[in-house]
Amino acid sequence: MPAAGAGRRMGADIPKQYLQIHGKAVIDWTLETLLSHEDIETVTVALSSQDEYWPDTQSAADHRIQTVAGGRERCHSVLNALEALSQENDENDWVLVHDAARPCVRPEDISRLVQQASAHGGGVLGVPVHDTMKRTDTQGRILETVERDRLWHAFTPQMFPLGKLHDSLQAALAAGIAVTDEASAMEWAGCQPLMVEGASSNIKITRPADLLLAEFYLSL
Ligand SMILES: Nc1ccn([C@@H]2O[C@H](COP(=O)(O)OP(=O)(O)OP(=O)(O)O)[C@@H](O)[C@H]2O)c(=O)n1
Ligand SMILES: C[C@](O)(CO)[C@H](O)COP(=O)(O)O
Repeated sequence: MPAAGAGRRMGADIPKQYLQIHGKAVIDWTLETLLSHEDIETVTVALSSQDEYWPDTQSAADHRIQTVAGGRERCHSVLNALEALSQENDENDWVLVHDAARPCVRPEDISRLVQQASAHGGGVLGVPVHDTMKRTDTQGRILETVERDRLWHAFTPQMFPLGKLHDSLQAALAAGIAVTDEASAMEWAGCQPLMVEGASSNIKITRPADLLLAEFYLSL
């Protein structure tokens, strides 16, 4: 679970994964959902070397959690976690990578991802695009309308065999590929992950307005 970000776009005094929602840190909401899922045994959390908040979380005392050092970008944090997992697990074991900043993920969507991705060699939770999509120039002037048929928002968890994901991510980064999610490394390696539709409420807390939305979703 990548949790080593600074949360710059949130503009808060602390990293967004430690902001409180209904009295509980974002990261604790996310970890509680993951660790209460029947298909998830342990979680490896990538933390910033400057992180001073983790020890005060509810999750820090959970023996099912190990922590590793995060990296410069999300992909480096994920690779560090995969390297730690590779020391203790079989390369054919399944791994799910999920953002600490996505606390609203639903257990039933994780179950659907596990069921469908395990039969397909890997998969990603997401939702189809429902709006007309535009690409603009740097001044915001519309250049084109992007064909939205079969266009998806990729979320997390993203689920792949541990060894294949580790090796593909390591090779993609070594080749200078811009890797913003695990599936893009697997695609670069020639795989065709499955998109698995989940709830649009599985938002990534990125900007202040997202926190209000997450508060609503987590009050349901
Ligand atoms: N070097 C990094 C950067 C991000 N993340 C994690 O990856 C997830 C998604 O990244 P993002 O939403 O971009 O988080 P931040 O990088 O913190 O946000 P910003 O870009 O606004 O600083 C978050 O859980 C974040 O903590 C990470 O583990 N290591
Ligand atoms: C991995 C991800 O959550 C997929 O939507 C997203 O790319 C991570 O956010 P970032 O801002 O790209 O780090």
